Amino acid sequence: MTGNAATVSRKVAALLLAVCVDLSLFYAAGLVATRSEFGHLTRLWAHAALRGSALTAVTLLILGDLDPLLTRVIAAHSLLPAVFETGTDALYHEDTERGSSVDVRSWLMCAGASLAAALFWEITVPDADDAAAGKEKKQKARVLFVRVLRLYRPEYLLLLGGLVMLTLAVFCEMFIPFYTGRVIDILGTRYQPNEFVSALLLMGLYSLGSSVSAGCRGGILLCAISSFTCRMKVKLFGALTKQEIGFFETTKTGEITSRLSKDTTLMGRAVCLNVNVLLRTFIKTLGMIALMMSLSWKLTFLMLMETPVAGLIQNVYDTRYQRLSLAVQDSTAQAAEVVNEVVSSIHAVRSFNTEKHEARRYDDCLMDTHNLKTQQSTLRAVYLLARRLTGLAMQGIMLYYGRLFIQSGQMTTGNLVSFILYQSDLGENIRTLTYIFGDMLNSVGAAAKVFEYLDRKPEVCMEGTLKPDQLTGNVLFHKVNFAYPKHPNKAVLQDFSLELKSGQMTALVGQSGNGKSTCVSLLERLYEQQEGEILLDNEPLKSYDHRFLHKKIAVVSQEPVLFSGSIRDNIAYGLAECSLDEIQEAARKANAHDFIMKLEKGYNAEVGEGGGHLTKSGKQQIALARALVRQPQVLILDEITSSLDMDSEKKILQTLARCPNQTRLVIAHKLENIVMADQIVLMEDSRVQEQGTHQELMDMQHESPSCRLSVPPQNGD
Ligand SMILES: Nc1ncnc2c1ncn2[C@@H]1O[C@H](COP(=O)(O)OP(=O)(O)OP(=O)(O)O)[C@@H](O)[C@H]1O
Repeated sequence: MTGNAATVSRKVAALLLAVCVDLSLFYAAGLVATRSEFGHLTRLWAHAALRGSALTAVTLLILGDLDPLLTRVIAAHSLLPAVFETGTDALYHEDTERGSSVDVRSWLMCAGASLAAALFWEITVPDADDAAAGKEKKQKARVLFVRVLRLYRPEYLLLLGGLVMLTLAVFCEMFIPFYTGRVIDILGTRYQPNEFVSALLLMGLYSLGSSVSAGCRGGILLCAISSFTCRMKVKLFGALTKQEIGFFETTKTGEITSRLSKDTTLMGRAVCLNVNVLLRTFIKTLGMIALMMSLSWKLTFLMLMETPVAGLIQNVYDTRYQRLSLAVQDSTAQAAEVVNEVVSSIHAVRSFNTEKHEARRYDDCLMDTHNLKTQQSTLRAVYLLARRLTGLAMQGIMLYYGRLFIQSGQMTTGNLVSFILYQSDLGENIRTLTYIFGDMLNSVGAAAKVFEYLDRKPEVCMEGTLKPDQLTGNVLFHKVNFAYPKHPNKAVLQDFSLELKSGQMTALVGQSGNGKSTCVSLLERLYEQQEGEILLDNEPLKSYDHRFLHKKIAVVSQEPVLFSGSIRDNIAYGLAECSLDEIQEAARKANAHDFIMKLEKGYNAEVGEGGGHLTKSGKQQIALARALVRQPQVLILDEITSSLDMDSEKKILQTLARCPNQTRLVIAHKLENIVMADQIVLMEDSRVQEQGTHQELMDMQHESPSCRLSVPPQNGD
């Protein structure tokens, strides 16, 4: 016998033995009941304990262990009669004697109910291996949910108003079916005009109250959501702008904008609206159950038996439908990808004559989507059918018992009508509750994404506080190692050491890609070096106040960025107080004043988007003026002279030469521009290869012809 077959036969044997033992105990209990001295409930609970122990013993004996599903079935099956009897006794002081009737139908009913309950639990609540992961996920979702609610604090007053309106609306809604039933009763029995009019009036009042409060509730909540979303967007935007440059290089722009626009909205809407729907449905469900109980508790219990079945159907449907929806999304994206690919490589498609092949590929993708959508529609049809059938079956059962209760005088026709009206609403409410709870946990996913950015600590910290009154401007790179976040394994600077002295001009030269601009980026603190230190006046750069540092270190880059606005705005960019005189002074130094004055509006002339109205040289001069107006202690020019005309270039270099107290770093390709530098630094293979004055390097070249720097001879050399 194979292992599988042995397991199956052991399970069948355990089942048969358990059924026999349980049925024997069930009939024995009936026998004891007639002769027992004990109270009805005591006997029932003792019997439940005995059945539970016997079934557990049988299962353990034959199967060796008890899995959670079996434990739940045994517990539900043994305890059901005792719980039912105790409940009805406590609530209604009635003894149904259901638990003691020795009828195999009672036994079958209990067994069926406990099996259905255990199955419902099994499908809706994850168990075994999934339990830990599922539990953790739910726990996380709960924490996020509470955090979103806390963030709603400034809107609490609005939310409170919404809650009051919601309760009012639900309260009014609940009484409408009740008064509908009353009107029918009044019409059906002896007609009393006063009672009829007052019932009608109350029904109208409740309907009006429900509509007005529902409208107010919607308006107030939308207002709260809009204010919350706006606040979140500003908060998230603030957090984003503080992130280091590496973050923007490694994160897709689409992802950032999607979080800013979509996820913040989803987070506000989903949580607030879901809570609204959840509360409304929950309060309504409880209220309706209470009203239905008052109409007929027996019919209510009967109707509630549909709940696990409806919940089960809904849960199975939601899980499968979501899975199919994801598959449809993927397959649609694949089809779009094919189109993208073909359109962007249409030349290749045409020259290889693969139009038909590509059309077939597209057709295949569309067919996949079509098949998935058909599955989705079939699932929906089956779900609707199952839902209608259970609803119809339940209505049939209720009408049957309702008729019996009316005949026996336990309820009136109006009560039955009210009951049926409640029942159809209740089914919908229970489905909403099952759906909304899952959806609420899912929607918190959007909040998780927003919080991920909100909580992200920038890798380049901006919390330095140092703002000395005097800054000399000595810069020291000490054994710096650096790789860009995008390529963490590719070292751009290795063991890089360099000193930039105050009052001196240093020229950084080397082949393209050797890391010259990277040094500038590190000085600007756009990135953080992985190892080593960068000191400014013997203090690490990161200890300086962010604002202070960027006023004291100014950079003019190869491709300067200008913002739409006037020339004046662009020069004074980021400075709260900056007079026109200061601006003009800086523009003169940058050799920009003359060309600005020739413009029709002078300093108020618009530069256009990205400085589009200016020439490349003009843009560069404005950018230089913007750097100079800050009176920086460290001035960095990253290959700016390449786009300047000869005249400007000469004048700017003369200006630079007249800054005896500033630290100047020039990255240049035109060699005549570096001859005047106090020190020339050659970078190669991510480190400093040679350095010295022009003369020293020339001497070195004479002594050792392998010297890599081809320093141009000075005039007359
Ligand atoms: N943001 C970035 N992310 C990843 N790699 C980068 C980044 N910027 C530059 N690099 C790489 O780092 C290396 C050094 O670049 P860097 O711009 O510092 O060199 P450079 O000497 O200034 O060259 P150039 O004279 O062409 O500007 C190059 O290989 C470059 O491809």
